[in-house]
Order: sequence, then C-alpha cells, then structure tokens
Amino acid sequence: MAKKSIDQIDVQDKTVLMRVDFNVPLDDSLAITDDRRIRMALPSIKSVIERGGKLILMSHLGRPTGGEGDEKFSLAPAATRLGELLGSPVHFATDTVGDDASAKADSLKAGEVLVLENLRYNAGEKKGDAEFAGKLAAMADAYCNDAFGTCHRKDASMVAVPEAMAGKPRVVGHLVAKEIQYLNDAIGNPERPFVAILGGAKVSDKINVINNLLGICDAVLIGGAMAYTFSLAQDGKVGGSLVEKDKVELAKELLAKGGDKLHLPVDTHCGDDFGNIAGCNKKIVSAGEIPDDMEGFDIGPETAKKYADVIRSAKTIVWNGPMGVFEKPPMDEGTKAVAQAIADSDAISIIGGGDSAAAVDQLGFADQVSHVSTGGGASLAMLEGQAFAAVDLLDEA
Ligand SMILES: Nc1ncnc2c1ncn2[C@@H]1O[C@H](COP(=O)(O)OP(=O)(O)O)[C@@H](O)[C@H]1O
Ligand SMILES: O=C(OP(=O)(O)O)[C@H](O)COP(=O)(O)O
Repeated sequence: MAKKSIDQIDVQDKTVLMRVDFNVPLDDSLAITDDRRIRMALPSIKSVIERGGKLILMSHLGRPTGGEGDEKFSLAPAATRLGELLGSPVHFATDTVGDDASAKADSLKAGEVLVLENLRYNAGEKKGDAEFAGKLAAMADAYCNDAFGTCHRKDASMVAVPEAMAGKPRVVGHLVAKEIQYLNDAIGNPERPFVAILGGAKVSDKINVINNLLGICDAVLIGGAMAYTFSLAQDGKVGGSLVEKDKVELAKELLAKGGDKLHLPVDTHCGDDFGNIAGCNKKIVSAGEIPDDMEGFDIGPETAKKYADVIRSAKTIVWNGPMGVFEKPPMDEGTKAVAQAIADSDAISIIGGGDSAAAVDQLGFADQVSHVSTGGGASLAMLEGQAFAAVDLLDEA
C-alpha cells in the first residue's frame, strides 16, 4: 500500500524531523565531490519550508569510529552546500541531541532549516538505541524518511525514532517514494525482455541478488571481477585475478540454476600489473585462459559486443557494478560499451551502486539512463527482495 507523503501533511509552524542521506563523498580538503544525494533531497526539503514548516535534517556521513570532533566525518560541508542550493543559509548544530541542537531547534522559525551533526558520532545511532532515539523524536511534531540510501539499515534514526513518534505523522519523502516505485515497477511488473547486468568486485555482496534476479529476469549478464569466481567454478584458469574461493560452490549452484539465462564473459582483457594498468603488458584472451602471471581487468571486446546486443533489445535494464576497472583506461572499455548500449536502447534503465553511478557520470551517460539510484546497498537489498522496516512502519496514505 502507498505510504503517506510529506506533501500530504500540514507543516505550517510545525517542526518536521527528516532523515536524509547526505552521506556524500568528500575529497582531502573536505570539498564535496558529488552532491547528487543533497540535490535529490531538495523536493522534500522544499515541500516543508515552502509551506511554512520548521525543518530539522538528520543524516550520517561515512562510518566514523570515534566521537564528535573527527572533522572528516562532519556534516558541516553538506549543510553549507544545501544552503547554496537553496539560495539561503541553513543553521548547523555541532551536535545531535546536545545543547547546541536543542537551542537551535527551539529557535527555528517557519521556513528555516537546521542540519544536525553526523548521527553516527553518537554510538546510539548504529545500535538503534531507544534513549538516543527518544531525544531526537522529542524535537519534532512529524517524521519524514527521505534517506533512500540508508533504507536497508535499522539505525536509530531510521526505525527507533519513527517508532518513538507513534501517534505523530510519519511520512515518506519524494526521493524514497520515487526510488522504491522505480525499483518495484522494474522488479514487479517489468516490460520484457528484462535484463540485469551485474559487475563490480565482490561476488559475496551480490550473490543473493543474482539468485533472485535469475528468478525474475530474462537474462543476467555477469562482468567485473565476480566473473572470475564463476570461471573458477567452470575449472577455468584465472591467473592472479580477484576471486572469492569460498564462493565457488555457490557460483556452481548459480550456474546450474541460471542455465542459458546466466551470461558469462567469453573473453577477458588482462594485464600483468594492477598498479600500472596503463603501462603494463596487456592482452585479450578467451575466458578461462588467463595466463598465470596476469589478471583479468575487464571483459573483452567479444563479450562487450555480445552483451551490447542483449542490452539493446531489452525493455527493462537493471545495472549494478562496472564491467572492469573502469577508473583505469583502457580497462573502461567494457563498462563504456555497456553504458553505450543502455543509452542506445529504449529500455527503462536503472543504475544502482556508488561505483556504477560514478562510472555512468564519468563516462558521460548519466543523462541517457532513466534512473540513477542514490542507494547502492539499498537498491541491491530491493533486488534481493528484502523488505525495509524503515519504510514499512510509516503511515499509510
Ligand atoms: N576485474 C576487476 N578486477 C579488479 N577490480 C575490478 C574488476 N572489475 C571491476 N573492479 C572494481 O570494482 C569496483 C566496483 O565494485 P563494487 O563496489 O562491487 O561496485 P558498485 O559500487 O557499483 O556496487 C570498481 O572500483 C572497479 O575498479
Ligand atoms: O552510502 C551508502 O550506501 P551505498 O554505498 O551502498 O550506496 C549509504 O549512505 C549507507 O551507508 P552505510 O552502508 O554506511 O550504512
């Protein structure tokens, strides 16, 4: 059933506590290198402030192990960027449930925004601590979840806070609603052929997804380093490629289950020095024939062509994980070929995963896909068929 939206509640002079995912990448000088997650939260933010609400935003950034004071995990740069995007400064509290946050929350005026410091500076956030959650909950009249990238987590701000606000409005934001609708439509009622493309480094993170996708897709294309674990499962030679030996048995099961649906590379672009891909010896070999002194860095041109043909005829495409070490040319060629084929297709295309989104941006294809998800782990969790407690507990429309 649809969840009640932020637009459907009265916010005039009310304080809304909104969980956003401002977990944005920062460079060494703490400048934001990709503000997509902040921009994508703007519709919900504007919905509150343009209707006279007082808005408190809370988020995590990274995975700090210490407490407050570790500048590299501060949300201050995100607050500044939000102020720039809104065209008016936002308030920033240097704590989450301490004196600064409570003083600034108390003096918030209609139409103003307060950003709290990183929730994960408080150990209670990851533990789902009820006392910490209670303090956050006490600050507001309504709760909104617009943190899609964190929806698969049960952190305090995602679950314990809305639980503590039972009886008050608890609604979904625009970004979460849009992401969930896109993925649900793709998985639940896909226009066919439905093609999934999975790559990246780790089989272990994606093995359950492959299993679920084999049940619902017409074709699953495997690239990236995870292809070599499958190659091992077929007794192929993988040289020094990245493999997960403890997943070989699982890979065998998937090969048996997948049959013709599961597409594996037929050739591999390999090299002999990961540290110097541009300058090292490179060659293209048949899949499963990687020399002992080399490792696989990308799908080969024959695979790229085969995959592109499958992709061009698709009507729904889900892509998670690059086809190779796309950061280091020429090992970006396989990923580029896949991105180009997606751009050429007239399919609904959904890109999930931090690195896949970065690849699409970096290679200049971001405008040509239907939807670039702001959540890697969250979109994978949806593809696995997981339910989100953080969304289930919100009010029905
Ligand atoms: N053949 C390969 N060998 C080593 N690393 C690879 C290979 N193919 C892809 N990668 C790396 O995988 C990383 C992305 O993996 P992953 O985090 O699983 O993807 P995503 O973030 O899109 O889910 C990239 O940094 C890429 O360089
Ligand atoms: O960046 C995130 O996830 P993602 O890298 O899987 O997209 C989210 O902000 C969740 O962060 P977490 O994985 O530290 O809980």
